[in-house]
Amino acid sequence: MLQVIQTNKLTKIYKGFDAVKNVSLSINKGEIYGFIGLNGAGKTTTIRMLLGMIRPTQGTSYINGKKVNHKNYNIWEKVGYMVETPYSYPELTVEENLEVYRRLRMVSSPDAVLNVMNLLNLTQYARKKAKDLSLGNAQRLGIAKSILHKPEILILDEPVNGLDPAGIVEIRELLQDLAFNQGVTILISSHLLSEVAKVATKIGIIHEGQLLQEIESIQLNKLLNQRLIIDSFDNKSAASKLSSAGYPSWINKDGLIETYNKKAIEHPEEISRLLVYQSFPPTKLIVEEEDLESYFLRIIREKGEMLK
Ligand SMILES: Nc1ncnc2c1ncn2[C@@H]1O[C@H](COP(=O)(O)OP(=O)(O)OP(=O)(O)O)[C@@H](O)[C@H]1O
Repeated sequence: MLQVIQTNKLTKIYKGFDAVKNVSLSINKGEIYGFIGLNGAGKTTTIRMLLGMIRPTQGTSYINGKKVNHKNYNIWEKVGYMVETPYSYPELTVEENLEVYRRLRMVSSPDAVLNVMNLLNLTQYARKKAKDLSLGNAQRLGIAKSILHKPEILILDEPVNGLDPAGIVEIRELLQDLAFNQGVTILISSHLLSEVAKVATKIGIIHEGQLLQEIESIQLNKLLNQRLIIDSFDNKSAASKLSSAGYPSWINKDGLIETYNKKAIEHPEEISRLLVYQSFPPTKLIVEEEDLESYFLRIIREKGEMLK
């Protein structure tokens, strides 16, 4: 299969700090690759290196098999990208901004601007100055610019930042249409871990500059574990008591105690007894399948620890 985007051991070191370390990605034609990680994990730095915006300390990138360097500038004709908060001319309207971009990208059809505004639901804001747009609509304008010239490869750094839930669904559907119906290869990064899993065909988890795991999205459901969720009037102390008793536990994103310990899951009554004995009677005790967000956080916790 044709590898459209490839990075080979990309590394960026800032004054002795490894922002990105040996990241090797390979993305096939028509794939939507979700590059996920917490804030500061190294997503933007990797994407900037891939796009040739910053020089890697080590490693190389390839687009359509061609090395990313100043000589191969023509590789960018087929690439659309948006990195971090997109820049637009603040005093120009949405339409004027897109018109400037159409000319820069040498797109001959004047309809291209109207079409892309339509696609991104920007038509009603056509005459609004870029500086007056909401964050979500500024983001839409950034995405519109990235796809105006109908690229074969689309690289979007945090594209759903600032969008409301309905906007997130719209962008998800747009990306799926581009990939599945038009064969566009997409790399999309996000710190919204489970959101990206809904659109990606393959997921790469980055943490502290290192690629921890790559997963085919269709495999995801098989990887979800059972977990025991506990609530009490003092979860921090109760989790610490459970951990000392041999049931490694922590506080999850909802403020509840969470454990993946097999014995605890098979015998929640033991956990209940232990907590009552320790004067932290549980007010809630449920065994359930972990959700995607929790799965990604678990991988980051477990594999991240192993790398230290
Ligand atoms: N120019 C720079 N000089 C020094 N450190 C930097 C520089 N750029 C990024 N970093 C550091 O490198 C690490 C990775 O940053 P990066 O922006 O790539 O993360 P990210 O995954 O994109 O995060 P976010 O989701 O918050 O955008 C961070 O610790 C950041 O502070």
